Amino acid sequence: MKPSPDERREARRTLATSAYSADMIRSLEQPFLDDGVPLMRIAAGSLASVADVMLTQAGMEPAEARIVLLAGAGNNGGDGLYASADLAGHGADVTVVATGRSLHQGGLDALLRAGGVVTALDPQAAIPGCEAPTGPDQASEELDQAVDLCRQADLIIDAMTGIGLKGALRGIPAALAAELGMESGLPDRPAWHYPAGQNGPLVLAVDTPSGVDIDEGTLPGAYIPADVTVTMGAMKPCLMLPPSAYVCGRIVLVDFGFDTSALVPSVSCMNAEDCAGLLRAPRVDDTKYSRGVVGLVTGSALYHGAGLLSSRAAASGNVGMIRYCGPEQVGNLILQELPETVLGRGRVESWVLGSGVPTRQAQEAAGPEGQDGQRDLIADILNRQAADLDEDDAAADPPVVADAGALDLLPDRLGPRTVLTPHAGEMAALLNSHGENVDGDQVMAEPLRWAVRACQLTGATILLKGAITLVVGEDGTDRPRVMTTGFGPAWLSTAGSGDVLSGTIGAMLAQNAGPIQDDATLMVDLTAAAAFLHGLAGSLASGGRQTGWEQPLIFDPRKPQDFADLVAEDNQPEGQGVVAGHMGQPIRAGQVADALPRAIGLVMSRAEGAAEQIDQSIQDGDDASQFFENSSLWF
Ligand SMILES: NC(=O)C1=CN([C@@H]2O[C@H](COP(=O)(O)OP(=O)(O)OC[C@H]3O[C@@H](n4cnc5c(N)ncnc54)[C@H](O)[C@@H]3O)[C@@H](O)[C@H]2O)[C@@H](O)CC1
Ligand SMILES: Nc1ncnc2c1ncn2[C@@H]1O[C@H](COP(=O)(O)OP(=O)(O)O)[C@@H](O)[C@H]1O
Ligand SMILES: [K+]
Repeated sequence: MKPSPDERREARRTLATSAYSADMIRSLEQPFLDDGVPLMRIAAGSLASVADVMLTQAGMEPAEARIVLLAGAGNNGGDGLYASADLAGHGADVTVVATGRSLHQGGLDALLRAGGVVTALDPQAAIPGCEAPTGPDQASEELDQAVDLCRQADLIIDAMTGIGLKGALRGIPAALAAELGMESGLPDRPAWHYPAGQNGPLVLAVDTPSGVDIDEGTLPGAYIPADVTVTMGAMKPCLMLPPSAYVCGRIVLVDFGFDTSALVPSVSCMNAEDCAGLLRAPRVDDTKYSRGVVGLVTGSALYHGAGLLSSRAAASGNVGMIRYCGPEQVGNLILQELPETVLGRGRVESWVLGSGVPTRQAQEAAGPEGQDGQRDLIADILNRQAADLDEDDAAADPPVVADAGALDLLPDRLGPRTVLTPHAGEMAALLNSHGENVDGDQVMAEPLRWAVRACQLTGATILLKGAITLVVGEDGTDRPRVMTTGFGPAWLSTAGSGDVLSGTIGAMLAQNAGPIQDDATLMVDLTAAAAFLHGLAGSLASGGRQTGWEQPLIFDPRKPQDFADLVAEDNQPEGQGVVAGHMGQPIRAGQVADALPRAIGLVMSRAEGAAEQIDQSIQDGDDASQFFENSSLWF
């Protein structure tokens, strides 16, 4: 039976927000290959269409374009060769630089038939119809010439390696990538998209940018940052995980029609629909207590503001009430802005601990002025959690968010109902206290590895902050569950933003107290949903469209024109108006907290299918609506 439009939309949402390891991708491909489906030809046709759109968007005539294909010896090179054959067939001037010792035979034949030219860089290359360099000197000369050729090209198609990459790039691919792209680390450039192709050739990566680690999302060595990555069949972890996802450019996912229903994704991305399902809709007979109460032990004698910011977010996060515990001056400050706050302890459905509370070291350095009892109260709450675990009654106490100053008060053993929210520096300190030897830069370079490690060492749910935030926690299986969210603008990295995040998570947990008691694995989804809302609120406050990560555009190989139309539409002159303002404006953390109710309302109204409200917000020029569309700024 033909799927309904709703089913199709749902399937595509799953496709866009689920990433599978290289091994899983091969298992998805296999039944198609067994059935003789020409996946490589479909991949290549899609690549050629996207290349065409890229060139056109950049103001070039595809039939007159100078294209260089960097082709490896594997199937990734094969994809590139068939695509280049298509492009050459339409008139483009195509040169293939073979980076390995051979080329995919079928692809090479097609390319040569279409009039493409091949250069080999490896002296040991055996490629029919192509002479290999005779020795190291000629090889090095040829390499320099290939680099020059690439620099003068309109478009570089990077098909050196895909999911077959092992370790960091070596040899000729590494040398080319270091010259044309990055030798290591991230490029230093503004967070928002800038017109691609202005400072050099356009770069189109085939399946993944060659050199990024497929399953871990790291940058182990040289690679070429892409303007667009066209990925085949399904998302790979490197397209969603930091830091590699930052160098993939706009992602286009070619829908082969894979059946992913039997697989648990390696990484999933939080999105508006899933978030909507996790927000508790108020009931007709609700009371402020049934909607959830958040308790906060945040702010301190040393840092007043964090108490206010976390409270402001919690109170704005769709709950019935907040209780604040802390120094009198901070309580008074909160009451001035949030007179609805109740001061002092009482029954709560979640705790937010530690934002704006000094670490042990900072408190000791401050002397008597830093003594305010906050750390003692936090330690008491955390220890009660640990005692519950020991008594096998983990659900007895409310779930906890442990941030900043709570992170050096953790008992040895925690459960998934405790969320730790370190940034990279705090993560390093946390890991070091558990016997690892790592600094903040190393955490940033391998965020997945270290978030998983922290989860294993502490037993807690881990949220590691960044432009793409990672959440790792229990899945009820022996594999941790990994979620990402990157829907916030770079403007969110501002003082107090983390305090707003902890309050937002607290509110998400309090309104879901019942479901969490039944199922601790929900903690990952709820934490990621809170981070998603935090990002969306940041976007609303900044008024821009720039985000840490954008959902892939889906390419239907049966309807290539749909894609071209979609991109063209998105770049209409009036669309450009939105696009021109896409970077938005700087924000303060308080504005993020204030935008939270709007973010929640938008997400929930979408869940209720109230399309008119979304339409209205589009007419009102509300950029939030664009977060929900699977089309946005092209590149
Ligand atoms: N199996 C299929 O029929 C399909 C495969 N597809 C493409 O095929 C790709 C996978 O193809 P393969 O399995 O052949 O693997 P790849 O082509 O991704 O990689 C293998 C090649 O990379 C080289 N390589 C590996 N590690 C290296 C390193 N560290 N430094 C330098 N070179 C290195 C190898 O020597 C080999 O030449 C996918 O990424 C996708 O692009 C798509 O066409 C869809 C269908
Ligand atoms: N480049 C970025 N793009 C989007 N969000 C970011 C970026 N950098 C940081 N963030 C987000 O901003 C927040 C910063 O939190 P944190 O480092 O704890 O700040 P503070 O301690 O000042 O409150 C986190 O939610 C993080 O995910
Ligand atoms: K590639």
